[in-house]
Amino acid sequence: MNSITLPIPFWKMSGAGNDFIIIDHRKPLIPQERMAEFARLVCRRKFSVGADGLFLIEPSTRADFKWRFFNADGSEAEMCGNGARCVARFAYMHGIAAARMRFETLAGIVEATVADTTATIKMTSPHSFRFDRQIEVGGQLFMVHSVDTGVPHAVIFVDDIDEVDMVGLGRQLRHHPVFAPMGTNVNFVGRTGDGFRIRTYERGVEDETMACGTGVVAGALIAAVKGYADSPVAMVTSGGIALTVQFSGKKGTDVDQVLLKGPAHLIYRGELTSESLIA
Ligand SMILES: N[C@H](CCC[C@H](N)C(=O)O)C(=O)O
Repeated sequence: MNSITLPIPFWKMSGAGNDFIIIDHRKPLIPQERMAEFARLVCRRKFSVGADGLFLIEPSTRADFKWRFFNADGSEAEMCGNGARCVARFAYMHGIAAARMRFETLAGIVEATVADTTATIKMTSPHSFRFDRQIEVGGQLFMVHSVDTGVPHAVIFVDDIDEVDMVGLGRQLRHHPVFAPMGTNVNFVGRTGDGFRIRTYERGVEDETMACGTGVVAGALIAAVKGYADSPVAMVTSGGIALTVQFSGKKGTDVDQVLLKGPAHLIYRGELTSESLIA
């Protein structure tokens, strides 16, 4: 099989605790047919760098650049809200794009604005809203809403978010036949005195992550349609960091200009070696 050119410089970044490996791949280093395997190997915690996902930054004829995004399990996904903020700051700091930029994803063109260690993302248009589907898992009935905010999301409002069995319920809902064949990310949203908390079981990480940007957008838009919130909506994620969603247009499913704002932190720079890939 074609070889991988090593060592490979990378940045390790964190968007509210959702962490990523980002590589400037404008000169090809990893053969296309080995990208998924490469992503799975470098995203392993303890055995390699460890991350929720991998971004490869590539040239684009339609925007400032294009990304290839892989979840930790090697599955390629269309969009990632926290990753978009990290990639935007990476591109800006590498001189690949100006502070205001446009980049190509499998979900469409995403616009971003970087400001120091934060970034604001203009999300792709949300679609496929579904409301009030009663789904039984684990002997419990849940009222499930869903929307695609670049990737598919289920949203469930709960009374006590700390009581949710994230792995047990999250896994069953993520694989539920209702969401076949692509599956879904699963978000539990709790309403607190002064706002919202959200916990996400992420497709492709197959676990709860510290934050999920597209999940926060899903939770905020559905809360608005249900009349629980107005723009701007702040949601505190599992890692304790709040992400903010702004949207314009009539309250409801035909919003436009959906903006996600939050941190994009550079944790460290490194070099991937052959030992990063030892299976
Ligand atoms: N794991 C998700 C993609 C990343 C979503 C999340 N990390 C975000 O910040 O939006 C999926 O395969 O649907």
